[in-house]
Amino acid sequence: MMNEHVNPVTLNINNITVTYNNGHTAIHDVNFKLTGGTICALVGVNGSGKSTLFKSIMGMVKPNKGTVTLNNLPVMTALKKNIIAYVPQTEEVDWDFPVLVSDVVMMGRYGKMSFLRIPSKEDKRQVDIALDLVNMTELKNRQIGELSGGQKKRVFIARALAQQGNVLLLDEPFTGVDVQTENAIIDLLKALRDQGHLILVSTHNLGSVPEFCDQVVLFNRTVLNYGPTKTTFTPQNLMTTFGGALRYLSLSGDKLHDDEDPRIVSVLTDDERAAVFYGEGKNEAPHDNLLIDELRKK
Ligand SMILES: Nc1ncnc2c1ncn2[C@@H]1O[C@H](COP(=O)(O)OP(=O)(O)OP(=O)(O)O)[C@@H](O)[C@H]1O
Repeated sequence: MMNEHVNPVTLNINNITVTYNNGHTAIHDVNFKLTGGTICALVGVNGSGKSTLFKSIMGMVKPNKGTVTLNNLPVMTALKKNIIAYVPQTEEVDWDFPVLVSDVVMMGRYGKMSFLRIPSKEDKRQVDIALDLVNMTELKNRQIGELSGGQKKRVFIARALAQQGNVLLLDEPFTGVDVQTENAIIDLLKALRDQGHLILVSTHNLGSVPEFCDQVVLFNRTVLNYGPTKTTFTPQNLMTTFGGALRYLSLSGDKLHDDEDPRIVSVLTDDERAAVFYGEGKNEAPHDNLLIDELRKK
């Protein structure tokens, strides 16, 4: 699974607007385009419509306006061709459903089976590989409802890997996952990116974005900014994206800086006061609000 190159696919989100039945417009006029061989972060506050965007890419929510295409094909055609895999937020799954871990991962193979859904040797092999990649082999015969949040997440990532789609959508894949597993998943995503896969991932863990995402979409019901991480994932753009929301962000990595400055830039915002500060360590408490003052002057 991990050695095969895939044909890069172009995902084109063309001016989509989604209004739910209760009249709430969750996202509007969303435009961006990505081509395989990239990891793109989808970053925005809670309720900014990230899940709605994923669901509209998956055809689970129908846009009132605009189109989603993959290689110029309507998304429904692309879905039938099994080229998009989706890892939903954990809350969206009914965990009381009695099903084994290995059965959940096998669901990723359904698109490749005949309607009788009898798994072939290859299907079983791919399920084993996927379980191994997320380090869940030992728990393959457990009921899914008996797993921890992070373990459930890994099972759904395995299901997406087993599907072998060219496009991988991950909605908060790191929630409840320990640091070691998060790093293992990031390594996996990088390997898939290098094979030509297109990966769109929403995450609250902004600290890791510069470390593994090539591009970023900053989102609040519509696209605020998008482009290469280096030029888009800047403190100033993040202030626009998160300003006013209760939020603690810690950004690390030299890509945030144009110069050799190795210091971590951290951003703390809350309803009363927003502060951006420099720190030497990732978990350091705020001690300086120089940068925010600079930003405010602009
Ligand atoms: N089925 C629905 N019907 C009506 N409104 C909805 C529905 N699903 C979501 N919404 C609303 O649309 C907005 C966007 O929700 P969405 O779940 O897409 O945001 P999100 O960015 O994924 O949030 P979070 O990070 O908290 O998961 C929210 O205000 C939410 O209450």
